[in-house]
Amino acid sequence: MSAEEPTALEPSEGGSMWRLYAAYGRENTGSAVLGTVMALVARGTGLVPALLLGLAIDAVLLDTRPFSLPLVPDAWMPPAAAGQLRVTVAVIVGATLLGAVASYLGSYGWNRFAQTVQHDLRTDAYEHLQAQDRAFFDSSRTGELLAVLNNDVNQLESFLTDGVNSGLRIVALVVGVGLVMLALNPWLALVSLTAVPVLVLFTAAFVRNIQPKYAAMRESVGDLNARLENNVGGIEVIKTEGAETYETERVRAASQSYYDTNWDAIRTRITFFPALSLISGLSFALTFAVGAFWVLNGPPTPFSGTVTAGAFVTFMLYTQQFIWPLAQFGQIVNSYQRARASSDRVYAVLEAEPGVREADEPVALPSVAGRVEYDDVTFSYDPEDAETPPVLRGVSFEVSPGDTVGIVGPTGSGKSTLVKLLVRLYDPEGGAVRIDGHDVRDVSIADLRRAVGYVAQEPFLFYGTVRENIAYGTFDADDDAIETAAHRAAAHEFVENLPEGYETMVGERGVKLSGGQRQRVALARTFLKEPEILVLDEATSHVDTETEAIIQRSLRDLATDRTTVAIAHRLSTVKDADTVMVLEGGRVVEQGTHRELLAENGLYANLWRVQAGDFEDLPDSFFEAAIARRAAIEGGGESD
Ligand SMILES: Nc1ncnc2c1ncn2[C@@H]1O[C@H](COP(=O)(O)OP(=O)(O)OP(=O)(O)O)[C@@H](O)[C@H]1O
Repeated sequence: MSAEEPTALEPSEGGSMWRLYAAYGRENTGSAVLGTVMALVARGTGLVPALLLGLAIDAVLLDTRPFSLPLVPDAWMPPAAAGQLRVTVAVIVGATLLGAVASYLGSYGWNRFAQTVQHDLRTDAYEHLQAQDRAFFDSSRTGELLAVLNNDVNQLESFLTDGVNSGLRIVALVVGVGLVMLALNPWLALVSLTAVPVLVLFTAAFVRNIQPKYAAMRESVGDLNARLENNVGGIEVIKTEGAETYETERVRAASQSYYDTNWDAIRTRITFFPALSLISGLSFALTFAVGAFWVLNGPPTPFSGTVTAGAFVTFMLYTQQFIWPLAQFGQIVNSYQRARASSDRVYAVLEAEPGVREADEPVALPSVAGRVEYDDVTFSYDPEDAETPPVLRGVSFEVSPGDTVGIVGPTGSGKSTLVKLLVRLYDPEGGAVRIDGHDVRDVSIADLRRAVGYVAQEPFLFYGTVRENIAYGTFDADDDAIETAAHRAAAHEFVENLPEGYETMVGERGVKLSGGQRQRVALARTFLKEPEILVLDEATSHVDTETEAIIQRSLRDLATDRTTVAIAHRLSTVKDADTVMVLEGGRVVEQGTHRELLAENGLYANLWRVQAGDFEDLPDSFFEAAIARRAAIEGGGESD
């Protein structure tokens, strides 16, 4: 899919990020409150040492004012200097200890809150994603969906821990320091605080400047990842085509583009901190110059009042304390913007409505007789595309319980699509598919999927053992049942010969097994499930003739007394079916038993001749139709 094509995942700007946090953090509000209160306490205690130092300098060392502490009666204060110094040290140590505990509890509360939000949000988003229908996944990019569940959810978490938490600390610090300084000496406080608006304006300008650079960087890292992912996936083609140099060059180009955009952002970023140092240094120097002059000579014009040596030291320490946290402000704004964009993408997943949905009052089907009925079924993958004809058009047929129907037809005629409607991977646009007289859209989805065993054309195995893959869906099956199923799918012998037997890891997507072996493991899965209705989408397409014969025998056994819908390219596999349906261009063009269809001497009879290698007897019209069909399929147009 090209980057320009619309995807199923359109970011939704409808929901507020804060609502997301509130919804997923609801059960953990206690942690957030603990985090907030403790962060404030930690900052509050951080103000104490500088204040005490100033007091000790004035009251103990210089003896210019009485030793008294706010909220503590003066009568409790020791009269001698030594005692006063001991109190000073004790209060500083006490405040530092309290600050350490509060800081731990603050981080504990916020991290706990953020991790719970992350965990619940990811699980919930996954559940929503899983509930989407096939059409949603058809038009989504895998990397994009994974990025929502990983990066975007992480982004929302990191804004909570780093953004909100640091933001709170900064506000507490700046407000606390500002208030104490204003109380000590409003004029000198104004001198120190002039740095605040300068820092805020400077940071805002920095954020505005670096934003587009970060965006370019993210785009180039996305391109680089996509290239790497593609190349690792296509490594076999790269090697067999001898395209290593070509691919190395393409990776080099993508990496270079990442290098360039990253370097551009780095250049801006590394000027930020030295510039901040400069502003804070200037502010420090200004406060020092004004304060020192004031201590020595009294208030410089236009100021009034006194500044003691102790208050001066307190001021200098505070000025240093609040500049650096302000520097984090830029990161917080940045993290906020990223979290906002992430929340839009997470909302897109949470708000996506699947087209295939459970009925409001689903019909329970605890047991199924197995009558299958297609009634005038029409289906398009993209109903809005008026130019492409529907993939299925007015398809009607019935299968009695226990019967086998074979579906044959040229490639692209709609065979796989037809059976996918039975398990509701998609819903028809017109008409209905019924099981035992119930429209499948009215039946409980869980009951429907339990009743129908579906072996796909390209069976998918999960990363895990052979045993786990066979028992997938029948999770409570015991070892005997699993082995019996493997026997019936002609898989037991090869599984026994694997290094670890049933415990052998099959690799990602089952890559360590051959196509035929994968197919037999998937068949064993269906044998184990014992469904009432069996859907086989070319279940023997990957196996050799001998194995096919063995599987066919097993399938006949499985199909006995079970409604079976079997798609086959090799017509011999449906020769004994009760009915064979021939599809062409999404329509049923012939229908009957093998013998009847041969006698009819139409498309089926011709396909049969092809497979028998009997080309001489094929009429020219067959070749003309085949060529026209190929042209239509490859050109994406109508096939008849
Ligand atoms: N997910 C999809 N999105 C859009 N179009 C699709 C999708 N799957 C199949 N099609 C189109 O629908 C048509 C029928 O495909 P389908 O897989 O049902 O054919 P088939 O008869 O099973 O073919 P084959 O014998 O090659 O497996 C084809 O033109 C195909 O390109």
